Amino acid sequence: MRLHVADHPLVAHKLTVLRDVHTASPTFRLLVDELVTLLAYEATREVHVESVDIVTPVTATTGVKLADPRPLVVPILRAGLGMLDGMTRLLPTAEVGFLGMQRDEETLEAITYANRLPDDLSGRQCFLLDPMLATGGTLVAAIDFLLARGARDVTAVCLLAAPEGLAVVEAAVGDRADVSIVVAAVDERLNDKAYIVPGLGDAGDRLYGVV
Ligand SMILES: O=P(O)(O)OC[C@H]1O[C@H](OP(=O)(O)OP(=O)(O)O)[C@H](O)[C@@H]1O
Ligand SMILES: O=c1cc[nH]c(=O)[nH]1
Ligand SMILES: [Mg+2]
Repeated sequence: MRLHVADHPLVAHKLTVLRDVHTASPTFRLLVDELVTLLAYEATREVHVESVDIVTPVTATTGVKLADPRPLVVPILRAGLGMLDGMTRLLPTAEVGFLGMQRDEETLEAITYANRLPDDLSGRQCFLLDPMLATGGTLVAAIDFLLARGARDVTAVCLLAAPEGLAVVEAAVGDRADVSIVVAAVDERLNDKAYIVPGLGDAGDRLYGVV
């Protein structure tokens, strides 16, 4: 598993405002969107391209275009939905699949309530979107759905990750697939309710629930 932590003052600035308990939903949504676009630039660094011949107003030349099959982008509902527009802004031709997953706050088990993915993902580059990687249970379950359909190249784009969750994902994936995780920051730890510390609270609530 590869981990890329964005190291950029704009990312750090936006993340600080995002963490602030006084930042209300409208601003929170806007900042998530902006942050994802910055992370998407890193997450797509190895997106497959193929050469293409074009003619400029001056001469014929060779460039590149996104290769087939086109990438698949999968937001993990609810909170991951807030990251979709920021990602597809950079990958407008990507196909979009959906996973609806909710962590049981008692058992911390990830429960899947929606699954709309293409049947065959062999040869597809897949991008999972979820702002929070806490215990890692949700991301492991989501990666397993993709691998079961033949995917072997998965990049998760997250805003915050806990060290505990990263270790869980790494152990669960092993050498079954090429998995990368791109995050804005790796935080200190999980608290006794498995929330990320310092974190930003419940990302789904802050995006779509209580203001
Ligand atoms: O790493 P884990 O311990 O599994 O926790 C992370 C998950 O928790 C949050 O979703 P939540 O269950 O709150 O659902 P929501 O997006 O509907 O709020 C978050 O968006 C992740 O999906
Ligand atoms: O800190 C956390 C942990 C899980 N889910 C969240 O939204 N936030
Ligand atoms: Mg939530």
